Amino acid sequence: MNVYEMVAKRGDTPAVALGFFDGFHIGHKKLFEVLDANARGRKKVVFTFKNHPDNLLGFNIKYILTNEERLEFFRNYSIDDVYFIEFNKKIMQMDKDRFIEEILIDKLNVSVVVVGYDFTFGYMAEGDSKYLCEKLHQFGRKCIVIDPVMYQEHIVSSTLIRRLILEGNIKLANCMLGFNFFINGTVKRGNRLGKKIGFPTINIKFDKEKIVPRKGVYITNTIIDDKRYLSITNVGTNPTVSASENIKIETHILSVDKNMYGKRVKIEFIDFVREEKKFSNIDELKNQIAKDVEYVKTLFCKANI
Ligand SMILES: Cc1cc2nc3c(=O)[nH]c(=O)nc-3n(C[C@H](O)[C@H](O)[C@H](O)COP(=O)(O)O)c2cc1C
Ligand SMILES: Nc1ncnc2c1ncn2[C@@H]1O[C@H](COP(=O)(O)OP(=O)(O)OP(=O)(O)O)[C@@H](O)[C@H]1O
Repeated sequence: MNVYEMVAKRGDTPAVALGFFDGFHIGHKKLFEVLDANARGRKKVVFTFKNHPDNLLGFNIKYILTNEERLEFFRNYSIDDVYFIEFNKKIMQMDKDRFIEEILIDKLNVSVVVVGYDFTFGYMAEGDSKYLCEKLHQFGRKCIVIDPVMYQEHIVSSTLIRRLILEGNIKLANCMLGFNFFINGTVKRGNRLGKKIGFPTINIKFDKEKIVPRKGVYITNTIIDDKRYLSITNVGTNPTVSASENIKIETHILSVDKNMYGKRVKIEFIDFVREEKKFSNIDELKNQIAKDVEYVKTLFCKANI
């Protein structure tokens, strides 16, 4: 897969998907299946941005997927080329017709464009999917709009999934993602208190752009060296033992205790167990963690019957 940071004139007539695609949720997957079905031997191309447009407007959105992870999803869907463009003031002010004529027609020379029902583009988001298709048809190009993909009564969207993750509603977020929400990172050194109280943890150094679930304890899978382990993860500030406001992610892997410093890990979040609490002493914390571990083991066994 080629990744371009600028758009140059193409010599072919590709099939193009438009959107940001944070999370690569079940709505996005549907769109990529339609792109695949309509490419008919043409190159499959994504036009997207490196940074979320809302962040240029000062929103500070944290991402479900880092840029590398988003690109990996495109790669897995056998996309040939990605235009990974920086969303800046110049792009923001581009008029909707200029986007169609200069980018889609003159440069990309699209044969077919696939977008979702709520796609907007151009200065002040003045263009929508209906307008895009009308214009593309005038140029003799195909344009396909995907109907909203739902999960139960909800229209699936990146915004909704981010909200669910921030609320700790991981189960519902995962249903909409179609995979377990994960955080990748490297194992860094903690204070080693975990080992002393009988529950050693790996401390995860993660990308600051990544969205972090609500503070609390979660059932997780930990993937290290291509092996998957059942684990339990605390997201929070460890108020019982620390006064720092920094959010940490710490994972106790059930039945494994070996040195993992420096290793790459993937923590997949499965379900919320309880809120993080400030205990009056370390013994109380230790007793609660023991209960948490028992709870996770029981749940896991039930799910496997
Ligand atoms: C399953 C689990 C639950 C935890 N729950 C809490 C909690 O409710 N409150 C808290 O202050 N710390 C909690 N912690 C964090 C512990 O304080 C932390 O793991 C311990 O201090 C060891 O940290 P260290 O690895 O940096 O030494 C939890 C840790 C785990 C693994
Ligand atoms: N549930 C859905 N069903 C069909 N198409 C969708 C759905 N969600 C997004 N799309 C389409 O996928 C493309 C990428 O959309 P985008 O990155 O804006 O995702 P989003 O989930 O709509 O995000 P946001 O919550 O920020 O609006 C767009 O063309 C959009 O219309």
